[in-house]
Amino acid sequence: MSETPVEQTQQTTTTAAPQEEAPAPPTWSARVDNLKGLLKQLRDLPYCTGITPLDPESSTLFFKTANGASFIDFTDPKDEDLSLLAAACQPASFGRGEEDVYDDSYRKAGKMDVTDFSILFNPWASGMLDTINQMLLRKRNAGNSNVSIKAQLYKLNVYGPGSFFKSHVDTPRGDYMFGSLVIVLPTKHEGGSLVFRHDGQECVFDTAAAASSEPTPHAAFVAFFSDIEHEVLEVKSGYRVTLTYNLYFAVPPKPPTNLGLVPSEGDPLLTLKSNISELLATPTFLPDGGYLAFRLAHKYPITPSSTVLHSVRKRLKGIDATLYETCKSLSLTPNLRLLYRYEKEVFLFRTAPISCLLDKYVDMTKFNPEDLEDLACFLLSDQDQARCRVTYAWDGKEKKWPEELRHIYNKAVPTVWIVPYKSALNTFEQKVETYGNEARVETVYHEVYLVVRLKPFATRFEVEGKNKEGEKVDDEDEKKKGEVLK
Ligand SMILES: O=C(O)CCC(=O)C(=O)O
Ligand SMILES: [Fe+2]
Repeated sequence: MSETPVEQTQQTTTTAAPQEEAPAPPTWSARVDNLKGLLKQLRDLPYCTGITPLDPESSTLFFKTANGASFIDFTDPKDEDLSLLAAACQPASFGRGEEDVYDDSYRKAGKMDVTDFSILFNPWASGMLDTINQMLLRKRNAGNSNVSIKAQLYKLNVYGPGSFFKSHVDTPRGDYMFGSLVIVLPTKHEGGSLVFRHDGQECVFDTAAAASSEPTPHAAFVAFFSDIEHEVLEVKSGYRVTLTYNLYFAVPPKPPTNLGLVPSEGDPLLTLKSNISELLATPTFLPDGGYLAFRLAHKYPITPSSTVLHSVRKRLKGIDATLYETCKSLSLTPNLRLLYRYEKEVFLFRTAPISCLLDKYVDMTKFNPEDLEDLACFLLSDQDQARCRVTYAWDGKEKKWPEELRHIYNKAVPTVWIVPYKSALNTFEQKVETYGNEARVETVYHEVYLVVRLKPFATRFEVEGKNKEGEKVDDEDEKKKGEVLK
């Protein structure tokens, strides 16, 4: 009864204008959809391009020939000199799995190793590396100036008429390599555009047009994340001469800081932080706690014998670095994980798929995936000092686990995938790209996942492991540490 007078008061005070009902707050699933859409909008182009003037002091290329040596001045290259350079090259190979192969249906081009040529032009003297650092790595993290990069000359390539290089990724040469840089020297040619494909998007960069866009001699450059699939289209006429460099984070890179994040007006980044915090503040969202999980937009080089997965946070690229920093700025603890997804034709797992997050590369060939008990032991134990967390996709509905698998599911962490796993693969090995620009070395690209552990809603915002009364609260993840299947 005590509520009646309040209602009456509200009615009397709103007689002047009819009271509009406050809109219901968005549901947790609407907020999740918003966040998914926002991350799509935030995807950056995976490359940056530009042109740079070529001055006469650095534009001469000296190269070995069958009979001695020759040179070309790229401020005024002559056709006969270019064909001499093409003839001095060897056919370019590429990596197919662990083998280096020549196959001119996949790659038709000439290559020259760094031991066989010399040119004074370099990307650091022209300030190009700073531009790449800014445009490719720090576009959204303007204040994060502590990343420095270096470039290492890799090859000279000549693409004559009819040359091309079909879709491939650039083989990672070590954990610190993040990109490739191609300098297209100013020669008259047609075709040879570079095409990028990433996350269902395709972009084309017309390198020939860029290299001839100014009346004075200019080289075109394109820098891109080397885990991105790319292709060189057929050269129709003339010679396309390139210098390729591998781009590395300078060692040791520092982890991203929260200093930056200076989005310009209209940048969807402005809403990323508030979207995440509103989602976490929704009481119906993972009310008993769980993981918020994102597949990172890029793949990262992992050397199974030595990569410390945690250290990959210092080498995050583009939107991945932004997401990591945004989580940190919300006082969340983002962790990087590899994912093992069980996909065998086992009836029960197909109806309720699970995946396992690992904080370290684990050789999956060690256990027998046909044997459920073996799998359960693997998934719920810590293997090779790696921490394994079994997860299932949470959708807000009460789950009834099949009796036979209850011992696994009861320990599984409910997880909301903002960016879901991409490939339905059940071994790490299959995630490796088949075609690279060099035979595969020990280091391979892996999908990496960013996960944030959320406490149950009632204690989600308590600071430093203390509850409202100042009592110490156990961290769920810590409690599970070392827990093995009995
Ligand atoms: O020449 C280009 O534009 C790209 C070449 C390339 O992808 C490579 O050498 O791996
Ligand atoms: Fe490439």
